[in-house]
Amino acid sequence: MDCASSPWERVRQRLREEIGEEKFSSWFARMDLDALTGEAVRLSVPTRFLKSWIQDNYLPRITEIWAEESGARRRIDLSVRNAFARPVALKTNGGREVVSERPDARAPQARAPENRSQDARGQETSRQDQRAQPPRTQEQRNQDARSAAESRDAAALPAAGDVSSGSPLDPRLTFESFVVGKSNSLAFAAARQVAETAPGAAPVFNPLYLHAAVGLGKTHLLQAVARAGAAHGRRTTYLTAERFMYGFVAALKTHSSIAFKDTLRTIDTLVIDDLQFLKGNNLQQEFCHTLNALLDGGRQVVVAADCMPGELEHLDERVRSRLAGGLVVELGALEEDLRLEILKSRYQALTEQHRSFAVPAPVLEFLARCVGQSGRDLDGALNKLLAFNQLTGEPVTLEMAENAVKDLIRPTDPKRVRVDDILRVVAKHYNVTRADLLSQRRTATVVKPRQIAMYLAKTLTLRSLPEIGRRFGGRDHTTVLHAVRKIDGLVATDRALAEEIEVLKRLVLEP
Ligand SMILES: Nc1ncnc2c1ncn2[C@@H]1O[C@H](COP(=O)(O)OP(=O)(O)OP(=O)(O)O)[C@@H](O)[C@H]1O
Repeated sequence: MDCASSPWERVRQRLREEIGEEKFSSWFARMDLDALTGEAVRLSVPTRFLKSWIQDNYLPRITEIWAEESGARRRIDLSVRNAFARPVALKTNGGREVVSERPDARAPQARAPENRSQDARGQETSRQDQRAQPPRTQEQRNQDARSAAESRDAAALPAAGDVSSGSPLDPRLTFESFVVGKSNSLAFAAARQVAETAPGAAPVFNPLYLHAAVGLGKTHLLQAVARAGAAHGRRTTYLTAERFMYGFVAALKTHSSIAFKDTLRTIDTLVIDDLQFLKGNNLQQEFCHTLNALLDGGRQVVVAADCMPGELEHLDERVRSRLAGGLVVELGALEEDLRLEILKSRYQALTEQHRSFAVPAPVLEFLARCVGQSGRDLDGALNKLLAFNQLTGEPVTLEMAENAVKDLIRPTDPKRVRVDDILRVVAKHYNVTRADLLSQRRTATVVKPRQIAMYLAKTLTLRSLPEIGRRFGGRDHTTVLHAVRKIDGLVATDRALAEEIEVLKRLVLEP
């Protein structure tokens, strides 16, 4: 297929023209088209911040432009690319393999059948092989952002009819591929028990609420619950909070909200991922009613979020207390043994596709010891070794690994970061005072360091947005979220800033 004339390419082109090159490259340069079905366009981005930002600000507009450019209205599904689901892409070019521009990009041969998604009832959606590349030409910079914003309101939301069939599942996220260790054994056991309870039997832990910092396996376990639950005959629906919201809004638009609610209430297990993204009063109320109806009707509810139920400050108190009333389990940081086992299982999966890829045991041990805390860091490290190995033909040795993954190495003795340390380091670096950072001053010399400090507080500590807001002079959590998203977007495009932030991180993390 000729990418230059594909609807996806034209959609990108129009977005670029409407919002300008700068914003386009902040928000959309790393957005990929993953699949196209009769009903949906599946797009992915590398981070949750990007996803949330695009979802909040651009999704209706993308839906609209897509309909205009392709002649068919489709639901836009936006997801965060999962490093596990996306092994490093090696594209064949005239018989030679070359690494793709982005380590998370996919090439056809990296997309074996197991990369296809399917929902809990076994419906399959083929992944489209085409992948659009951004045009290389210099684009006209300016745009009509205001008209884009206006037309967002008018844009259609996804059709409601298929929401109850759930968000797509990654077939690789199963109980079998989940590695169990001290930090996640309780969550694993509870999830498994929930999935294996016979349909009609009274739920044991209801709701089951899993929470953890990023990349520690929540989505993996939730998708495993959905898949195994369906295999045990339970009518199971897995929905991201966004999918729930869009489904409900679409149902309201088509006056089918009663049918939508009824459908949701007749299933055996409702699995909701990333609940922290549920927003909007009506939607919350709707979620609350659905939750109550399911729990009161003896149906199983499983929820994951990045914080405790009580910290979901944007949710109604009643919802929080119902969520807290079942079994609340935290998935802790992956301990070294567990990291090693995950690496081994990932390595084994990679060798099925790349038979010549050999990683000696001491290298895996080195990665387990030194690479960052999340499952995504481990995937990223192995993918880097693979890329280096395939590109240079250099065998994987300890020395090569140290070089290849140096940006993923964490300090040997990870210290617990305090917001105070961040304030001190950032204030010193930007030559402002701690009081400036906490003040209400809006001058540029203070605003940017303050936003960077908030970003560091979110990425280096386990504190919630409201907590960070309180530590920054009693600010609202939305201010913190704005700062975090802004810096996250800038880091993606501004290399100098990205490096500056790396330096600050190191200064904060220095023992
Ligand atoms: N115990 C584990 N066993 C196997 N893989 C794991 C485990 N924990 C995490 N992973 C892998 O790490 C990656 C990130 O995990 P996952 O997406 O489930 O994290 P998450 O907690 O949902 O993060 P986020 O809050 O960012 O959505 C995935 O590829 C997942 O398969």
